[in-house]
Amino acid sequence: MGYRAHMSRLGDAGTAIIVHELRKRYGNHQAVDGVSFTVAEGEFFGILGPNGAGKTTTLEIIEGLREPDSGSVWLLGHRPWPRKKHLLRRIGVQLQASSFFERLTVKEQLETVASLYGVGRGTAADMLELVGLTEKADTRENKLSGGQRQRLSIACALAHDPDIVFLDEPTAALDPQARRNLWDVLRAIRERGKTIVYTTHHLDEAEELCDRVAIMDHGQILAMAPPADLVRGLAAPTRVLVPAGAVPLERVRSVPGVDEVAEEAGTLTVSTRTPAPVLATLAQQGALDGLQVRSATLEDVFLHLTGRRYRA
Ligand SMILES: Nc1ncnc2c1ncn2[C@@H]1O[C@H](COP(=O)(O)OP(=O)(O)OP(=O)(O)O)[C@@H](O)[C@H]1O
Repeated sequence: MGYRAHMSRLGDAGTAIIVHELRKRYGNHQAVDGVSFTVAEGEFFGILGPNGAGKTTTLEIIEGLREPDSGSVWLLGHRPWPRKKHLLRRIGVQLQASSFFERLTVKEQLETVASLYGVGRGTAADMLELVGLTEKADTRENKLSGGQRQRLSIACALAHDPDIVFLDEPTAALDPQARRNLWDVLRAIRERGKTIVYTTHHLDEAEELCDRVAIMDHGQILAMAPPADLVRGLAAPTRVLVPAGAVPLERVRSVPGVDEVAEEAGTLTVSTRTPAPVLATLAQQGALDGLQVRSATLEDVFLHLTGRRYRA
């Protein structure tokens, strides 16, 4: 299908990326196997999946770093392969492994990247602020923590103020606190109206951040929608947890709509698709102390789609 046909099907401008039937094989391994999606301008789009799912290959083809075997990509209305200089100015790319200029401070790194794009120093300062590294401006890159280094590498991808930012596993290998700090940075970038396409193998994170996600496995997209829609579509039971002994097992079992009751490791877990009567019963029995309610997550969606547990 041509670009015009795609656009008329989408019926609107405001489309940042169109990917159609993308395929890429390495030897006899089909790394990307017929991937299609579109990303709207300003959207935060996540490509999720376990290691080896084909996320990086897909991203690199869109960025114009790799040639697909077949299929088409339009990036801001242009074909990214072969590489086009004018497109490079409009996209920011953070690769999985970042390399920096040796012995330069944070500020110097950023100003150097900015000057390569012919951008003034003001933008560099602005990006340092955006990623929360202003205080580290005069620190050498090799003295930064893992999380700070990731933020610097994101700032470098943003140094020329691109319209679309590609981030390949920006939170991999970060401890939970650094990961959460980075979420704020990603949200701030999004608030600037940038289109973000990012890959992750952390499903909880994607659920938190993305407008829409594509779940990939074995080179294919298994599902694509806003995270909440995917979870809702699963119609999985809600689990209500209370300390064991808070309420007699039989009393809970007799509540209408209860699928399963299990007692394990000091916790009573009630699975139900209609939590209201369960909660009412617990309230009547004065058993609400220590109550937890857990809904399905993207991990359950993955399990449902693939039949196997997701190991991040
Ligand atoms: N240059 C290459 N040559 C041969 N095989 C490759 C190459 N790059 C990737 N692969 C293989 O293709 C498959 C998809 O890799 P890809 O890096 O796209 O997946 P991914 O979902 O990004 O995984 P990860 O999170 O580990 O990066 C993997 O099995 C990988 O080993």
